[in-house]
Amino acid sequence: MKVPFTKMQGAANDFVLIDNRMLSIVLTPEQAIRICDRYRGVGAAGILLWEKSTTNLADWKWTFIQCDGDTAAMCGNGARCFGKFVHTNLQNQDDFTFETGAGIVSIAAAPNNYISVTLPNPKDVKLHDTIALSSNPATPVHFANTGVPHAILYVDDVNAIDVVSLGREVRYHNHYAPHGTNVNFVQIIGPNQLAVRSYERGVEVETLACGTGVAAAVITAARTHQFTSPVRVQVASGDELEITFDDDGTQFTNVHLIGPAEITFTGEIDV
Ligand SMILES: N[C@H](CCC[C@H](N)C(=O)O)C(=O)O
Repeated sequence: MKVPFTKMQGAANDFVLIDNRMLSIVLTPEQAIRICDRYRGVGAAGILLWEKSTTNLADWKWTFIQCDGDTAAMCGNGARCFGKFVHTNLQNQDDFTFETGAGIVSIAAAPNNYISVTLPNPKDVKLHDTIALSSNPATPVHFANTGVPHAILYVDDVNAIDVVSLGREVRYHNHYAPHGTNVNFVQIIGPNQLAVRSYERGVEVETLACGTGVAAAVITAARTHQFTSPVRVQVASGDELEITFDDDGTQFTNVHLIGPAEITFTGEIDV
């Protein structure tokens, strides 16, 4: 069957979007891997399927499949692309909610054509932990789940880090077994300003941006470096993402990820 798709990117984290409201496509892992393959397919970090909600608590639902063929609970940059995709198809849908594996997420239009995603409230926050890495038997690390799990390592210079080899060592560390973790290297570049490079689970390389990773970095910076909302974050693509949040000193709520989302091209795939 020929299926229309839209290729999108948010801060150069890229996705294939499919309107699956009527089609009811169920992609096998092999099909998803092939579609995401940058040489044999469309090429993307993952696939986002727009589906009907299964509850009356949300407007829509998505299925998010990463380029390794597995589903993941949440994706911040993908959520902004999803927001733009739904709005492009249904002009009245500027603001809406959708079901994800990490709960109901909401989308809102933001200034400059940007899109704001309200991420799930951070959970499992663990500060000042240590793990044994080959470079340092007691490497300081923080952790937060902002929809998906994120390890946070503060470094002096993100550009001096071998993100793939160090990231992979943390991602597969038995400290985070069995599900593993995404890994973010974080540099303080000014008051309420960070630079972040991310190794992503499921993609298994450095991606050019990771929205939930940026949010996890920011909330750890709120505790460890007295950061306050709003925080601006430079990512590997050169784009800047903004995080706003409420913080009562114990709990973070209303964590918003704000940034661009763009359609790059459309086409058809055989499914
Ligand atoms: N790129 C995503 C995260 C995808 C999640 C995934 N890599 C995992 O947890 O397995 C983001 O912008 O938030």
